[in-house]
Amino acid sequence: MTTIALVAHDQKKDALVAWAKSHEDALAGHKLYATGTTGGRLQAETSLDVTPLKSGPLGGDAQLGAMIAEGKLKVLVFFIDPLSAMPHDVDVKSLIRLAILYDTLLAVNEETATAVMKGLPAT
Ligand SMILES: O=C(CO)COP(=O)(O)O
Repeated sequence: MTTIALVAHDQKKDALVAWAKSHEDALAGHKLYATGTTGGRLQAETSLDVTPLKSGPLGGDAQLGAMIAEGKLKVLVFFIDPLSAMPHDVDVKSLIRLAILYDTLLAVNEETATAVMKGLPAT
């Protein structure tokens, strides 16, 4: 079982939920975390067992960064909105920086997320 975090900015949440639905069987075999609002959507619209953290702008991105630093997160699926300014841009940058630093599997768009899932052991 791999620990996977699912995160999406507001303009990308529909896409992440749709992607999660189409990979529901594969995701179900893993331990799933999400930032707060993303997690709420996933709980409401999929049958996945997702542990929600704080909302991204309120510290959820920072919580995921801490998990990475502690070796507790293997995969980060983060559908980033490239067209909107974020009040918590520093948190987003920090999370991505830590994912790079700790060699975390990092998917920031759908095609990459699909490729990452194909490369994971099933459970
Ligand atoms: O802002 C986010 C990531 O930077 C996502 O947070 P939410 O899932 O709480 O919207």
